[in-house]
Amino acid sequence: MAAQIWGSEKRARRRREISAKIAQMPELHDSKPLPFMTREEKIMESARKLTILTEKMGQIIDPTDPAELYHLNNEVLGLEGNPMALHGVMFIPALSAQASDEQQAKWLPRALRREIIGTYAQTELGHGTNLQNLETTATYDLATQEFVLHTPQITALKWWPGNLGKSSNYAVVVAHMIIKAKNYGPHPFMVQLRDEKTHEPLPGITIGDIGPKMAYNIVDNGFLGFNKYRIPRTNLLMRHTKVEADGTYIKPPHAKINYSAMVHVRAYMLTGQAIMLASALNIATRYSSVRRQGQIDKSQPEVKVLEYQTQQHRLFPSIARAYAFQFAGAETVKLYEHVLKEMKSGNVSLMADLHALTSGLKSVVTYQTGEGIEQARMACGGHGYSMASYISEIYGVAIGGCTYEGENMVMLLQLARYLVKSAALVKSGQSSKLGPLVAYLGVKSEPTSLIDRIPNSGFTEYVKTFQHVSKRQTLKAADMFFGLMEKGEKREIAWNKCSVELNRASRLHTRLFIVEAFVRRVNEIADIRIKEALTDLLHLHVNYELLDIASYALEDGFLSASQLDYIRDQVYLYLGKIRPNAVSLLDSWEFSDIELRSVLGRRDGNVYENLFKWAKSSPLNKTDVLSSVTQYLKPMMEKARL
Ligand SMILES: CCCCCCCCCCCCCCCCCCCCCC(=O)SCCNC(=O)CCNC(=O)[C@H](O)C(C)(C)COP(=O)(O)OP(=O)(O)OC[C@H]1O[C@@H](n2cnc3c(N)ncnc32)[C@H](O)[C@@H]1OP(=O)(O)O
Ligand SMILES: Cc1cc2nc3c(=O)[nH]c(=O)nc-3n(C[C@H](O)[C@H](O)[C@H](O)COP(=O)(O)OP(=O)(O)OC[C@H]3O[C@@H](n4cnc5c(N)ncnc54)[C@H](O)[C@@H]3O)c2cc1C
Repeated sequence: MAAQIWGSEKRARRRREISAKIAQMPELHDSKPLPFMTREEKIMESARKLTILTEKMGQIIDPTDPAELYHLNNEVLGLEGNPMALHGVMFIPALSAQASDEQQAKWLPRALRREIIGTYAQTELGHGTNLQNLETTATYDLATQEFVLHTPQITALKWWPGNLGKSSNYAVVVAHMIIKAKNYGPHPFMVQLRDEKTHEPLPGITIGDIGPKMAYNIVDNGFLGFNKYRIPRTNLLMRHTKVEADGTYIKPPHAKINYSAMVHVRAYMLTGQAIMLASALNIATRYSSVRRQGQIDKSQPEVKVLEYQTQQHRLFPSIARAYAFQFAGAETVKLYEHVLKEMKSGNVSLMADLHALTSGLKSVVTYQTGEGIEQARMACGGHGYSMASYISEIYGVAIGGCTYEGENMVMLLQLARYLVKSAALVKSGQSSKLGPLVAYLGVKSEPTSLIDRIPNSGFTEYVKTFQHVSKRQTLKAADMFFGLMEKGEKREIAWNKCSVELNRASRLHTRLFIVEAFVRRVNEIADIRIKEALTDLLHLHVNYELLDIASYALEDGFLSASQLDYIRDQVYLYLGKIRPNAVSLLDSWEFSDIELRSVLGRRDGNVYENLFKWAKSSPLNKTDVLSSVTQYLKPMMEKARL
């Protein structure tokens, strides 16, 4: 199963080898539990481990393999971030995709050797979503052949970029490029922020940390202001766009090609989210098979809480989602790598498809991951609320994904643009022009679902039902939009009036893709036992998801009330079938105790001993009487007694 999850036998074996090596290297372990550390201590601890990793990485992993890097990162540095999180996730990808060969030769080796630390500085205090209205300017000075970066007002301060505040000395900065008073829109520039020797900010730069966040606090998300700060013309990233010395602008082959670093993270973050969901579920499911509370049969002893149907219903559909996201994420990364290769050689024809797909997936996956993690936390009762479970930290980090790389509603609306265009093709009889991801929009569906009538149809009838509801909602939302415009409404106003319905279409389309990715994977599996276990999970997935969106299929009678009962029964049937495999389905992800950082979810299952030991190690328990008591509470009580 681990081979299915991680992509191959080799990958699963490599993960085990890497975890085993790390287990033997105490210098790479947390020196004390992270929840007992202050933010400053955590940042120090992370930097300590990061520098050891830089020395020893080659002995542990193949540093050119992103999957091994990511695993090493999760084991040693953990999900709260590290001082170079953005360096690997956005700075290097931005340089790789957007810098010319000459620029790459100059900067990439230095970045890869970690001579310099970089980040991606785009979002501002006043604008994150609407990139067209960013306010930082890069004005070309023809006389000196330099760009002058400037922050005209407080809302133009860069705000949020990870590791910008304290760690990075370079950044890819996105600013509006102005040449001879003409604004060419946002473009990426390579900018040195701090002196390479002293790490002091360079003159003209105001920089710092934006303060503590809901989670992810090892990362120093930062602010940055420029006061007429000059950089050479050749610091504009020039793989696709160029500015000649005389100010001549050569436009890129696709208007949005500069957005590629964002698409990179959107594609890669899906499996990251799956890992966080599976981690939380691993903790909650292990704990639920240790925790005994109450009886189902009063004549029997107390049961493990995992025996309760409500507990299974709370956890198992999310287990199925974690697998589904992992499989859909793996497909998306493959597609991304393909499109990136094509893009580098000038073929931009697939960019729109990739953008639509990743926009929808990042939105649905992050939202459902958040839901699943929060349910996992509640499924642990009181102990889930303790940082000993570590689930609240996992939640805090994962839920950030709903906002970063494009706020979810906004990204769903990007996919909706693509769906509406596709609907227009269907309506004008040009269905043959539809791309493969939306080809189903042009296919006539049956009047009713056959879900309960063709028992051995595999998952075909389910896929058809998801296709039906997605198609119907897309065409309905598109009709609503076109109808408003026909009545004379301006395009943008009409769009806003339909946007809830449009986003519903985007969600349904994305959920269909996730189901299909799961089906594709299960169909490929040769090992009969693995196939059987995953088929059960897929049954749960399709039935649970369909029940969740059933109102769309009931509206037009595609599903009947009796079919709904059938689907519900299937959910209960598969909850029971999955129960014996539940812990193994999560243990198969092979997270080490070091990586999980959870006292509640350790492999040994000694929950109560571990919790008591953990509580005793709390800094508050170093003394029996705290100074807050001697200084304030004791005098108060004494005064009251007088
Ligand atoms: C040891 C190290 C380990 C290393 C390990 C290495 C392994 C790696 C492992 C990694 C694990 C992950 C861990 C996570 C950690 C995360 C950390 C946090 C990172 C967070 C970073 C950020 O948070 S960074 C900022 C992101 N900030 C946004 O995300 C802004 C959203 N905002 C927009 O993105 C635009 O604002 C928005 C809406 C598109 C409109 O853009 P706009 O206004 O220019 O365009 P319009 O809406 O007018 O659209 C006009 C037409 O352009 C089309 N189009 C638009 N974009 C397109 C595109 N990209 N491609 C093609 N086409 C595109 C569109 O589809 C329209 O097409 P049409 O006209 O045909 O319909
Ligand atoms: C943990 C974290 C890490 C980050 N790291 C980085 C980084 O490394 N580099 C970087 O540059 N940035 C980073 N960001 C910033 C992030 O990319 C932005 O916060 C994000 O793109 C959302 O933009 P915003 O904050 O402007 O939200 P807003 O756009 O202000 O969103 C507020 C509300 O308005 C709604 N809204 C906005 N526009 C529309 C619209 N057109 N239609 C409908 N609704 C709309 C949204 O849906 C949302 O409900 C990070 C953010 C976080 C939380």
